[in-house]
Amino acid sequence: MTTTHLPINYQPDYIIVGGGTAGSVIGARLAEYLPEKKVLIIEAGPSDYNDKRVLDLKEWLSLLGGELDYDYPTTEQPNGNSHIRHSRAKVLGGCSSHNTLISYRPFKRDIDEWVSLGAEGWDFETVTRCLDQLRNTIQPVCPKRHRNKLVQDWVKSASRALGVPVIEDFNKTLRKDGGFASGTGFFSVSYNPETGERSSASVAYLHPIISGEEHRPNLTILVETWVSKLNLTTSPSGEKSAHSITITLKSGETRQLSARSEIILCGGAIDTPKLLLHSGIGPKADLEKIGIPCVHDLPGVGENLLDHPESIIIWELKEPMPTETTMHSDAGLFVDRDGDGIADLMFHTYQIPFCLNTTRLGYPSPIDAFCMTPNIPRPKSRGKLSLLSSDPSIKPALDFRYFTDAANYDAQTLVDGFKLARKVAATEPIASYIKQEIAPGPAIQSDEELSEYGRKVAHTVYHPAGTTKMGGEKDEMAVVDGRLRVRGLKGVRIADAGVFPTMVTVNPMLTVLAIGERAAEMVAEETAGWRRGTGKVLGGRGVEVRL
Ligand SMILES: Cc1cc2nc3c(=O)[nH]c(=O)nc-3n(C[C@H](O)[C@H](O)[C@H](O)COP(=O)(O)OP(=O)(O)OC[C@H]3O[C@@H](n4cnc5c(N)ncnc54)[C@H](O)[C@@H]3O)c2cc1C
Repeated sequence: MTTTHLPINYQPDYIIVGGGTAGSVIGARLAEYLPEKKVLIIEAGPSDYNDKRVLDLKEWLSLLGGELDYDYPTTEQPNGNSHIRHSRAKVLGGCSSHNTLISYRPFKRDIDEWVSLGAEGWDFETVTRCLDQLRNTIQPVCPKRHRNKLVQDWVKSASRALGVPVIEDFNKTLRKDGGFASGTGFFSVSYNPETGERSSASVAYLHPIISGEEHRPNLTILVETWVSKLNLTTSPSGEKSAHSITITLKSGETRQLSARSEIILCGGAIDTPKLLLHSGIGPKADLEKIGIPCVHDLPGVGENLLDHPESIIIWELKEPMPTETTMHSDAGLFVDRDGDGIADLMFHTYQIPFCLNTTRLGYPSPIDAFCMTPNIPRPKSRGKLSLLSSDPSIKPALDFRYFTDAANYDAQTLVDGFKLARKVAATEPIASYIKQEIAPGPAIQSDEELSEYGRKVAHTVYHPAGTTKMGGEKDEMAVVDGRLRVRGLKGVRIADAGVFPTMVTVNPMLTVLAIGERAAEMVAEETAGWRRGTGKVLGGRGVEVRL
């Protein structure tokens, strides 16, 4: 079912550029919804089917920086850490094939904000329906197999120290209440608790097709093929459309391929704007500066670069960490500092010594360690992605402008986080496990010192988003409209993390999967004869449910 060859006269109805998190959903759903239409997914990386390196969730760290990673650097960050590398997966399933699969439904407030910014049609009810349709197996970390005693005790200490409730199933709470102010507990994770294998976008949506369990002869998955250009045509009346792309197959052969109906770009928040810019679609002045002729002036491409930065506090343990775990980051904590009813500070735990950035500054690396990571759920700083050259082999410049917001909100969030983390660590039962604080260390106490340390060792949790944002007609920086159509171009949509108008409060993967679900519906809705609710939708856990 996956292939590296394409018959010369093959013409699909729909081309999906990128078989990643959203792309896998869209490909599988379109093939299901429109059995008469030919659907083609083009993925730059290889298939993940039967690839144990990818499928074993616990091994995620070994994939970073390796052959399946685009591994993007960041530009100099005067207020932050210039050494951050942004992992982006080059494999079927995209980042859902090498991430940690922590799974949160977005908060209602996040989605309401999108609507208020012009994302028409993305009301919370619609997004909730799409989330309910997800086929991934999502559940809290398995109590029997993967919750260790130390992390269970940390949850108790976090709850006691900060007076926050223990939440058994974050997604149940989010489904019921649309958000929460504070809480701690084990994460929900998209995985198979029996085998520890991923329930990535490709596992949940494409593997049943690849294995033949689901019959979709109208879907072709072309792997190890790079899409280098989106080709525009202009009609005599001046209408621009994009129905063709330039591809390079695994064999090295380059050719043009056109879609009868449309092209859906799902390359992710870095590679989709990169492809647009190399195709001459983006801010005119920027493109001309590097010698790319601008064929469609779209000032928002690459702007509004968002992320969830976080920092780290590391303790040495008296004893080795117990071994039960899903992927070494099993639990978290949310705090509402300003008391407005919605969490504004988050922590992941790391059950391994995550010392990458602290050792660079001379801190020791303990063998037995536990970490908390103050994370900024709704950061205020905004960055920009741009090209450095017209040469496509040169990686784009990712300037996240970390910690540059005028009110110093982002840096202060880290400072507040360190203080709360120390409170948790001083509270039993976790206090008894701890030998000493390694980084920043007890000598670092003032807000200024904590801020300086926190920003220098800050890392990313790999959530870039927003670079082709969705918005209303009046927002000239919007790249797509509420139906995900690229502004001013016919025949092309974008559906990936790039369309986020603002960052969601939580880890974004479920929101990206929901975008995939909704995008497939939108495309099908515009096809004669298809109406939502008339067919069956394969719902959660592969069970057939009738809408
Ligand atoms: C290490 C890591 C850990 C993370 N942990 C979590 C987590 O625990 N929870 C969470 O919610 N989120 C997490 N995230 C973020 C989350 O995985 C991403 O936000 C999400 O998967 C992005 O999905 P996407 O569809 O936008 O892009 P991707 O999943 O990146 O898909 C893009 C696909 O397009 C392909 N592609 C790109 N350009 C081209 C081209 N020109 N031609 C052909 N193919 C192309 C790529 O190879 C890739 O497969 C993590 C991310 C990383 C990297």
